[in-house]
Amino acid sequence: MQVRDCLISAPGKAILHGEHAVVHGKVALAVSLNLRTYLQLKASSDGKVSIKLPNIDTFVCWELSELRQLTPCLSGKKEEGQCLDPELVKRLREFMGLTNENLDSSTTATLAFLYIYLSLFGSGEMPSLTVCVWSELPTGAGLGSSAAYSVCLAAAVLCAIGAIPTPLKEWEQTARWCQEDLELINSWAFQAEKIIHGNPSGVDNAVGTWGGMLRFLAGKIIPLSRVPLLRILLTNTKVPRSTKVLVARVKDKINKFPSILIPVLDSVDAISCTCEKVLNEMTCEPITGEHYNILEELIDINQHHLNVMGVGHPSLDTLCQVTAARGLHSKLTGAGGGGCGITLLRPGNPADCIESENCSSHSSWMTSDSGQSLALTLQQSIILSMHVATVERKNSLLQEETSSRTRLIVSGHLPRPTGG
Ligand SMILES: Nc1ncnc2c1ncn2[C@@H]1O[C@H](COP(=O)(O)OP(=O)(O)OP(=O)(O)O)[C@@H](O)[C@H]1O
Ligand SMILES: C[C@@](O)(CCO)CC(=O)[O-]
Ligand SMILES: [Mg+2]
Repeated sequence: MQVRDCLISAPGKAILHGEHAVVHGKVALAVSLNLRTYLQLKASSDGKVSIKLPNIDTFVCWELSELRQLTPCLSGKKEEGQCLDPELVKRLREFMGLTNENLDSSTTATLAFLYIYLSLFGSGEMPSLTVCVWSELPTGAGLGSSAAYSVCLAAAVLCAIGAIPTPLKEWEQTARWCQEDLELINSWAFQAEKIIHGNPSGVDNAVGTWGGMLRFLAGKIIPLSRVPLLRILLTNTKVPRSTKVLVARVKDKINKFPSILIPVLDSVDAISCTCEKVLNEMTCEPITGEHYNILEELIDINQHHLNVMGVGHPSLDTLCQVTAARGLHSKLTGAGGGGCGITLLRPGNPADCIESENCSSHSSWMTSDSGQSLALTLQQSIILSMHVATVERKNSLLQEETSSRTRLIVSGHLPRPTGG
C-alpha cells in the first residue's frame, strides 16, 4: 500500500486559567501560540516504518512484518477515537518491553505513534513510511508540546488512510478541513494524549486542532471570538517535569483531601469564568486600570491555588517574586512543577525593561541546560499579544508550513530546537 506524502503543522498553547481543574470538569481558558510542531509523512518502499523525532533524540525503525503481528486484536474502527483500546496498549507495552508506568519522553512518544499507526492502519494493508516530527515548542514545558505532537500524528495518519481528505490544492498555501474532519483529528489526538498524559482533559489537543482562544468545559469547546489585546510575558524556567506525573499528583491530593481540594477546584472555575467576563467587558468598554487590577488579582489567586494543589516549584515562586518586584503578576501555565509561567503586562510595561534589568542576583534560579544565568534566560522570555480584532478564523492545523493567523502572537524568540 502506497500512502500520500503530507506535511502537517499544529500550534502549541498557553493556558490562562483552569489548568488541572479542567481535568476535573472545571472551565479552562486557553489560547494557541504561533510556536508550532511540524510533521512530515513520506511513503517508502523499504518494508519499514520509521520515526524520526530529533527534539527528543529518538530515531526508531521497525520491519512491517514485526508490526503486523500486533494487529489481530484490532477492531479497525476509524470513525472515532474516544476510548483507548486496552488490549492494543497491552500488546504494545509487551512489544516494547515496558514494565513500569512512568516512561521517558522517547518511549512515550514512540508508544503514542505506534498506537495511532496500528489503530488506523492495523485493520487493512499496512504501509511502509517514514514520519519525521520537529517542533519550535520546548518539550515538556507547559506549552502543549504533547498535544501538538498528537494532533500532527492524528491528522497525518488520518490523511494517509484517506479518512479525511487531503484538501490541499497546488495553488493553495494552507489547507482547511471541515468541522467534521477536525473533530475526527481531535478525537484521535485525544487518544495519543491519553497515552502520553494518562488522564488528559482534552483542552490542549482542542487548541492544537482549532487554534484561537477557547473556553473548554468537560469536552465542550467554545471559541472565544471577542478578546482584548493583552500582552503576556512567557518565561521558561527550564525545569523539566512531566504532565502525567503532575496530573496524577493532583488526583491523589483530591482523593486524600476531597473536602479541602474540591472547593479549590470550584474557586479556579470561578476564576476562569470571572476572567472570561472581564476579557469580554474589555472588548465592549474602554479598558481601565480596574480591568487590569482584576486580571492581576485573578492571576495571583490562581497561582496560590495551584501551589495548594501541589504543582508549584521554587523556580515558579522566583518568577512570581522577580516579576512582583517590578509590579507584575505571574502564574504557572500548563501542568506546572517547573516549565513555563505567564506574566501579564500592562500597556505601559515595556518588555525590554524586564529583559534589560540586572537580574544577576538571581542567576541560579533559571539555569539553562548550557548553564546560562537568569539574565540570559530572560532573553528567552517571549511576549505574547492577544489580538483585539477578530481576524478571519483560520484553522490552526495546517497541512503546509505557512504562518498561521492564530490569536496569540509571539514576538521574540524561543530557541529553535537543534536537529529540526
Ligand atoms: N517534538 C516532539 N517530538 C516527539 N515527542 C514529543 C515532542 N514534543 C512533545 N513530545 C512528547 O510529549 C511529551 C511531553 O509532554 P507533556 O505533556 O509532559 O509536556 P507538554 O505537553 O509540553 O506540557 P503541558 O502538557 O503542560 O502543556 C514528551 O515527553 C514526548 O513524549
Ligand atoms: C494540567 C492540564 O490541565 C493542562 C496541561 O496543559 C492537563 C490537562 O488538562 O490535560
Ligand atoms: Mg502535554
